[in-house]
Amino acid sequence: MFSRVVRPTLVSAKNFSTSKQNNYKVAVCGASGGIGQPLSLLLKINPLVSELSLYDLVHTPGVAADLSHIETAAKVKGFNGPENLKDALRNADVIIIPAGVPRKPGMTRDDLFNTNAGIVKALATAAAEVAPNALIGIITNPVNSAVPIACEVLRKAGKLNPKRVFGISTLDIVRANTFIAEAKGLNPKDVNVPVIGGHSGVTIIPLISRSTPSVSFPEDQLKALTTRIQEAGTEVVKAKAGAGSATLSMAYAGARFANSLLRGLKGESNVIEPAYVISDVTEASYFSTPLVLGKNGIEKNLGLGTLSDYEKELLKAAIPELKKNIDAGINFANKS
Ligand SMILES: NC(=O)C1=CN([C@@H]2O[C@H](COP(=O)(O)OP(=O)(O)OC[C@H]3O[C@@H](n4cnc5c(N)ncnc54)[C@H](O)[C@@H]3O)[C@@H](O)[C@H]2O)C=CC1
Ligand SMILES: O=C([O-])CC(=O)C(=O)O
Repeated sequence: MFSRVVRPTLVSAKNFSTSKQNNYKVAVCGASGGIGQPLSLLLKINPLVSELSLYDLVHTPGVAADLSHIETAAKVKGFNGPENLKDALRNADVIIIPAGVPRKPGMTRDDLFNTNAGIVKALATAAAEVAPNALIGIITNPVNSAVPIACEVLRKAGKLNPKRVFGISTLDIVRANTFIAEAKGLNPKDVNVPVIGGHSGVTIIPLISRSTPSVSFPEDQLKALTTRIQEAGTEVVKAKAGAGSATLSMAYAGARFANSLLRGLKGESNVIEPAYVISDVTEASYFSTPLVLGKNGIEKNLGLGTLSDYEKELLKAAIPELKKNIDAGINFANKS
């Protein structure tokens, strides 16, 4: 169900680079960071990108100069510092935001709120002014609160289009596909596991009952796999031992999601990706479910679908935590 166009693009970037469809401006905010740099590399070799605008507080001239030597059509420009933010975002078709601090061992994603909430607010404020029609994909944690912050900022500016703002939860799907494939001895490229809910701990709800190909596990293994998918970010934080959180796998996931947004913009049919968006599917006002992406962002929310009894329990546990995270984001945006 979920397309993996990024990987074939990687191996044949040069051949694709003269495609007529190289006509989208993509901006990356936080482009010099652990995620930002490899994500910008993957976007530079995406044939749908004609202009790559790299924004950060530091180092963008160097990152842009480096990437600009790659033999693909996308023109790369670096924008350093808040005084250049609006120029970076102006008329962007897609804005991807991996700006902000990552976790260290012992921290939760919510512990990042105090630092990252203000960063997301500033970026959304600029986007509202100079790129009101952009599709915005937010990577910054805590995603569960960061997306409501961005949406409230846009709403207050009169620029909110709920079909155009996304929390990028793709890494949860990428991990679920990988872990289920490992457990069953399958090639990960053939496995698709929907993951719904939010992007932290119990709010991450893998729908292993809806995996394609269909798989089944004894109860203890199903629970262990579910917990591993929910805690996979922490697995990386621990392994990096103070040097940050997932960057390379997130860059892959962010590039996959951005590619899906661009394919939707281009008018490709049947582009489906889950993402964390304004939603009326559950009691939580933001929720990730599979979405059909198109020229205007979300064409259709495919909803929850059928859940197993175990997945219904996971959903029940997720909702109160999600609501708390969403309220924190909305309150921050409205009081500051
Ligand atoms: N959604 C997801 O699945 C995932 C989310 N993340 C989150 O992504 C964020 C970034 O992680 P890393 O790249 O590892 O961190 P990093 O520290 O390596 O890079 C962050 C970059 O953001 C820049 N930055 C800080 N304030 C900024 C501002 N006001 N405007 C523009 N840029 C600014 C920094 O200069 C730095 O270059 C973190 O919040 C992390 O928790 C990480 C992995 C997965
Ligand atoms: O765990 C973290 O802090 C980073 C993240 O969101 C992930 O890897 O899923």
